[in-house]
Amino acid sequence: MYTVKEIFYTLQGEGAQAGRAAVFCRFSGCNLWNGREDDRLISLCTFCDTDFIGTGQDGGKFATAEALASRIGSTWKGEGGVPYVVFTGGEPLLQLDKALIELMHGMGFEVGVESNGTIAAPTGIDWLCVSPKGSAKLVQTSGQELKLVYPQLNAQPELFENLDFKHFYIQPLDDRAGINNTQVCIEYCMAHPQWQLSLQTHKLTGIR
Ligand SMILES: C[S@@+](CC[C@H](N)C(=O)[O-])C[C@H]1O[C@@H](n2cnc3c(N)ncnc32)[C@H](O)[C@@H]1O
Ligand SMILES: Nc1nc2[nH]cc(C(=O)O)c2c(=O)[nH]1
Ligand code: SF4
Ligand SMILES: [Mg+2]
Repeated sequence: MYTVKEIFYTLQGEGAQAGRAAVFCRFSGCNLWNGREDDRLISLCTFCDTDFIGTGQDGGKFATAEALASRIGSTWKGEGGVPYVVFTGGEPLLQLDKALIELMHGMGFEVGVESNGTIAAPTGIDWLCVSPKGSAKLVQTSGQELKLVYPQLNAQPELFENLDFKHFYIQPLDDRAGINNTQVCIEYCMAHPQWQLSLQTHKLTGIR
């Protein structure tokens, strides 16, 4: 049984795949925050910008990998190109398994994942983005991109710069001081060119 908050067709907004059409499958639930505002500040992750509680209008419970894969397939609206699904959440690695990945591959999809890195990833993911959270132990130390929300207490970029990733991104923390955070990130990337700036372009463009 998979519990899914929402499934929707959009453009990937962040990281190296920004601008690419994708079906987003947002799983419900996270291991670093229960999603309730009252508990945010006592959680391992305190700055989440996402509602991942329960099942939304475009989500639901899926009894089998086949049923979920089929819904993802029918949500893809592109012609030509390579179909792309991004599994996110919440924390997708609480639910994503090899069976679902293999079904998506069988349907011709490339599989992307957005994870907090606290759970080892199954094999077969085509594009794994790990986004470490300061107070949580990092378990998954390899992948295609490491995307660090910055600035973040207990998660200085230097802690991650030698890990096994192809791309290293700094993404401005979206909070009340959002504009200043962007400037701080720009300055960090200019001083440390191993890191590139990732903007949340879906927020800038007003898409989902
Ligand atoms: C909502 S999370 C879901 C996936 C996974 N739980 C994780 O944290 O990577 C998706 C992406 O949004 C980033 N993110 C969450 N809240 C943010 C915020 N307030 N500002 C900037 N990025 C944020 C996360 O770091 C992650 O890269
Ligand atoms: N367009 C768009 N791009 C995204 N990249 C990562 C997202 C996420 O919430 O995981 C996200 C999202 O929610 N929307
Ligand atoms: S780990 Fe990801 S989904 Fe969980 S609370 Fe943090 S940003 Fe949100
Ligand atoms: Mg998001």
